[in-house]
Amino acid sequence: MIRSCFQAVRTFISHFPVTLCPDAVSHGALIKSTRLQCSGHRSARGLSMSLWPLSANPRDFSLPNASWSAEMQQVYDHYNALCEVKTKDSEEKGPWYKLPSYNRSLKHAAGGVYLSKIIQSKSRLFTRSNKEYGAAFEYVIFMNKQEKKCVCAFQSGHLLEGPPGHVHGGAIATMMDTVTGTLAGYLAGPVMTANLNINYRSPVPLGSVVLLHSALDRIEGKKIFVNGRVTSTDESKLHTEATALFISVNVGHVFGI
Ligand SMILES: CCCCCCCC/C=C\CCCCCCCC(=O)SCCNC(=O)CCNC(=O)[C@H](O)C(C)(C)COP(=O)(O)OP(=O)(O)OC[C@H]1O[C@@H](n2cnc3c(N)ncnc32)[C@H](O)[C@@H]1OP(=O)(O)O
Repeated sequence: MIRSCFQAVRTFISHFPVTLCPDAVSHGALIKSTRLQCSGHRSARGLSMSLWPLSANPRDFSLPNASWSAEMQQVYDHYNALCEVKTKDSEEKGPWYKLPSYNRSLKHAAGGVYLSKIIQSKSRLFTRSNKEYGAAFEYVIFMNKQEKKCVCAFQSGHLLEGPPGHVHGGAIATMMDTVTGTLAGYLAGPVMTANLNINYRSPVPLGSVVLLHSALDRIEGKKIFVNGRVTSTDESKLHTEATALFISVNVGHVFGI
């Protein structure tokens, strides 16, 4: 046990900077698991759930579950159909990748599943800290690397209420930070939010499904400028607009050392 922990730490330290650079992420573990999910969510769910929690494969929180409304499932199916497909003889690269989503961002790094049991083992990613399906943040992010943009389908749960019957502005900000930050991290490696500027245009009904769209504006050295929007799933209604600045950081900064 102790030996395997040390091995995990060694693997992690030797891989972390590499796995968090976008190309390594997109061509490494991230895509490996994305291929699994894009090949059909029903079988992927069966596979990941049957092995979890004993396997090194962490639970992917962005796979469909019983709490998802028909609308949420419809959006998932739409983008999932546009994801890369692995055929018998070749790989057809679609423009979209479904990102897996774990309850600790550490788990995206090689060896991170083991390390997460050692380092602050009770810590959880804020948006994935509630285990009850559908109670809080249900979401899935699809990344389009070619166009440097992503789309997130978000279904708000009853624990996210702000004004009666509507989603709390802080919960919307959390999702905006998550989606814009995931895009920035995917394109530029480890980042932290320096600035997040939000305009709330119309309230989001609690329990509804909305889309969060995010796109890269520009990269200037360490600075990654990203924009974001929340709309209805048919994009006819604008709920929220945002701009965000992320700064590339080294791994030590992420861990506070
Ligand atoms: C990785 C790939 C993954 C892909 C797969 C997906 C995995 C997804 C997994 C899970 C998803 C989760 C996603 C969640 C995302 C959430 C992220 C957060 O919430 S982070 C927590 C909140 N943020 C903080 O706590 C930061 C606190 N602030 C700091 O640590 C520093 O201030 C920092 C890092 C932001 C900047 O510090 P410095 O020392 O590195 O940089 P300096 O030298 O100060 O600034 C660099 C440049 O940036 C400008 N700058 C800095 N802060 C600015 C600001 N607030 N506004 C405007 N400009 C600013 C400066 O003026 C400077 O510009 P000039 O180079 O001179 O042109």
